[in-house]
Amino acid sequence: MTASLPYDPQRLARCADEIIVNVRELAERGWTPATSSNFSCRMDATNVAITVSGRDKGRLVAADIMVVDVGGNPVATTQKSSAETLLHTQLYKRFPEIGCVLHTHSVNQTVASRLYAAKGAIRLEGYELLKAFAGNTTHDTLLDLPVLPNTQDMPELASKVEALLDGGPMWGYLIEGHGLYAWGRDMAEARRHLEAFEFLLACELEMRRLGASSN
Ligand SMILES: CSC[C@@H](O)[C@@H](O)C(=O)COP(=O)(O)O
Ligand SMILES: [Zn+2]
Repeated sequence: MTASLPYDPQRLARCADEIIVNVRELAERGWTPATSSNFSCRMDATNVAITVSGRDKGRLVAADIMVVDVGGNPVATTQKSSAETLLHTQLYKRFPEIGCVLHTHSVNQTVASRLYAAKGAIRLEGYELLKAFAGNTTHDTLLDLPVLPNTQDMPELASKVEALLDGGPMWGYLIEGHGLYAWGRDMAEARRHLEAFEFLLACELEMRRLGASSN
C-alpha cells in the first residue's frame, strides 16, 4: 500500500501479469474474438483487477488492467472498466473465497447457449472431466450449466445470476448467444473450470451432431 493508492501496486502488477499471460493463451484458441470477453482477479478484500472495456484481449498489456472496488467503482483511475464489471464484482462481493472470474466467447459456448436457451440449462452427466470441478470426485455425477437470457441491462442480468447463486454452489453459467462465465478460488482453478466447460460443451455439441445426445 502507498500513501497515494488504496491498494498495493505490486499486487496489481502481479494480477495484471497473470491475466495477460493466461488470456493470451485463451485468445490463441479463438475464445476472445473481436475484443470480446473480460477477466478479473481479486487483489484484496475490497479491490479487484479487471480488464479495461473494449481492449483486444489477445494483446493485453499492463495498462489494459485497472482496479475497481467490489461495488464495481473505478479505483484511482479514469479508465472505464469492462461493460460487464457487475457480473464479476457480484461474485467477489458474495463469495470471499472466489479469487478469479473469466468470461469468454468461444464458438462452442455461443452455439450451445443458443441451442439450450429454451431449456434454461445444459445437463453435463457421466463425463470423467466433471472431476475437473472443485469438489467433484467421480464421473458418476451431473452438473446443470445454467443458460440465462442475454441483455445489455447488467443489473437485470446480475439479479438473475443472484437467483442462481441462491440455489447452491456453482462454477459458471452461459448467457444466450453471448458466452460463458466461469470462476474459481484462483486463476488456475478458474481456468481449469473454464476449460472443462468448454470441453464438455464441445462433447455435447458433437453428440448432438451424431444424433446421440440425450440432452
Ligand atoms: C465486442 S462484443 C462483446 C462485448 O459486448 C462484451 O460481451 C464483452 O465480452 C467485452 O466487453 P468489455 O467491455 O470489453 O469487457
Ligand atoms: Zn461478453
